[in-house]
Amino acid sequence: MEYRGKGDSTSKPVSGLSRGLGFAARSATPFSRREVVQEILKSPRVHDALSALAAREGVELEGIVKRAKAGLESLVAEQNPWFSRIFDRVLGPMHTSAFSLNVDHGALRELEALSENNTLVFLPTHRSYADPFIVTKVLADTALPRNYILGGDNIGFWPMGPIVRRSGAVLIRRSFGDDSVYKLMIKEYLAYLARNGMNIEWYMEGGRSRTGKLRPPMYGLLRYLGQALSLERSKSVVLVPVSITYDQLHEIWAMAEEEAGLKAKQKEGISWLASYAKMQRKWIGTAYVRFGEPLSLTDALAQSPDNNWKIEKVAIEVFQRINKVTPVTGPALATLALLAVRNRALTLPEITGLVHPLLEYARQRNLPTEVVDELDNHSGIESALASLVKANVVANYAAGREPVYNVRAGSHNIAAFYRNSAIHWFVNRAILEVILLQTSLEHGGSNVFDVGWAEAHELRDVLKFEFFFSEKAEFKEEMRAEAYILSQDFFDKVGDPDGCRQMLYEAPFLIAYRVLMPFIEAYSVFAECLAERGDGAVDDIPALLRECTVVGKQYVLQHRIRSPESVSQELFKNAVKLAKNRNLLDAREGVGEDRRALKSYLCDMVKAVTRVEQLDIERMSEMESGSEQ
Ligand SMILES: CCCCCCCCCCCCCCCC(=O)SCCNC(=O)CCNC(=O)[C@H](O)C(C)(C)COP(=O)(O)OP(=O)(O)OC[C@H]1O[C@@H](n2cnc3c(N)ncnc32)[C@H](O)[C@@H]1OP(=O)(O)O
Repeated sequence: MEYRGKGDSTSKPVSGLSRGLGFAARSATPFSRREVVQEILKSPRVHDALSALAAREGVELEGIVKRAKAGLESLVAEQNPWFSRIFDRVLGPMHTSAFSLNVDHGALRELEALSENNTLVFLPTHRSYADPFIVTKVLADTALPRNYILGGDNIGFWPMGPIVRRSGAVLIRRSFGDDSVYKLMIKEYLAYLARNGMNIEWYMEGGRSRTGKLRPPMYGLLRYLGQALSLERSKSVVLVPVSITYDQLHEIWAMAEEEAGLKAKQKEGISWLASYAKMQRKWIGTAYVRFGEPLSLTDALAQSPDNNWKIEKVAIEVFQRINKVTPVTGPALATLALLAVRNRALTLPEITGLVHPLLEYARQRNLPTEVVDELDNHSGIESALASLVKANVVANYAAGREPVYNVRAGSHNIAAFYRNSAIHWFVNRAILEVILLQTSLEHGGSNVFDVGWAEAHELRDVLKFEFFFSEKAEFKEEMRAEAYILSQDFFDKVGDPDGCRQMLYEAPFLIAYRVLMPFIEAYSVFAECLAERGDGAVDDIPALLRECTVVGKQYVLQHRIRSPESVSQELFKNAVKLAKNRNLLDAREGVGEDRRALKSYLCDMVKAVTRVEQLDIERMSEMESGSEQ
């Protein structure tokens, strides 16, 4: 599947001059940007909606129409063959030359067929500025038309803005609060694109992930598209989940510094672009592009149109489908092994000993492991490590008796980013280990099974803003399957605390502390800062987040928390979502008590996860001493 695409989007000839230069476009917008603006504004429906807005806001219709026109002019894109060519041939390579591509071509063939009778909306993961260029390059080698890509207007600077707006990029404000006129124009433009059968693309995470795993989705554009579909008849709209997983990324270093609060994000601009392009010249690995099972938005909404809850479910389903096709990569497994050992350096056989059981587990579960087959042997693991050493993520000390590897000081967040691309595959297993050990210790032989389920659901509920869990009934089935993988005799042994411990002791690997600890620790720092606010309202969320960062840094220095990657704005923000979901942010009687309860639950969870780690250390040292004798 490995190939280096040409990035050529030509197929249907356009003008003679363009043809002479080899220029063409497959889905050039039939009208200019100005004509599209006019067409939308002259629609009686839009006129009525704008009149209603003018009446509601008590202002002249003329002023509202002006705002609508200005909004639309900033939004509407065209697919001019000349500019599309610059996008593909100049901007594209500036972003993508760092990667080889590994693409699921079978899925692309199916999408080509699907595109004939449906409008496709591509919803890729967002890890790099290269993402939209990679998707464009991949689609260019198919019969699929070029997408209209919705992106933040932070990339509207000269010359980027003028080029991308004429090659299909729809630049939107990052946030538009209660600007009803702008929202209406977004909906109408989406309706226009769907009506004309244009394929669309946007990045639901609303920005590049800073942790390497999926961010919670933003729902606005999906909601507006849903509303646009209810406005008129258009082709059926099908959502296409897209996973782009990188072996490694150059820009991760800057993101990690921003995330740890060490550096402000550099504003996108011409000098930023120059340095970014320079960095991207160096090849760094493969980008894997996978397509999840398409999902009909038209069908989903037909059952309950304009329903917020429905939109949320659809978005989460898209993310679950992305997770299902996201491959396990070499760097993900290597960092999963190295981050487990509190910065102790490991020999190659030790790393192999940690990676192989994970590979075996992944194969047992039929996970997408096709890109890590080379890790079956020492040399494959060695080359995965070598690429991490080259990128300064891992240190290799080779002057002693045998080479040893550890995560470089200061590179934990980077290593965690790569580990997190595959972490979702191990979350249920991690929950099983923690709950099994905890309930067997705390509840002896009695009722371990029922208590265990309840505890597993509780932990799932705490982590639901980090991971996209299946619905409760399905989650239970998944946990059952995990239990059988842990031990064929699970349900015979689970009633007996010794049996529970024995199952864990004899498992090929334990993973809970490698997967869950950063999240539980970050949430416990947050819960502590929240609890200190007693019964009062939390009005200043940014101040709370800053406090979490500084307290977290102190705890890392004191080794009171073990994972430096726990000090993450992204994780603290998800903890805010949890607190909001549990009504812990507003002032009310008893809220202080509830906040303290969350803090105490998370402290207990840190201890429970640590117990799994201790058990793992114990059994590994026994195995080592056994093999030495
Ligand atoms: C330097 C350059 C290099 C790279 C050069 C590349 C150039 C090559 C191509 C260019 C393109 C690139 C693309 C890059 C990738 C990005 O740029 S990513 C950043 C931009 N993309 C996005 O933000 C997309 C996702 N964002 C959204 O969907 C956001 O919701 C919006 C539409 C931006 C609005 O955000 P907001 O103003 O914060 O509002 P929000 O709270 O989300 O609420 C909006 C609506 O959603 C509803 N909503 C909120 N929560 C929910 C919920 N749970 N359930 C249902 N509805 C909900 C709200 O009720 C509200 O509805 P209304 O009340 O308006 O009816």
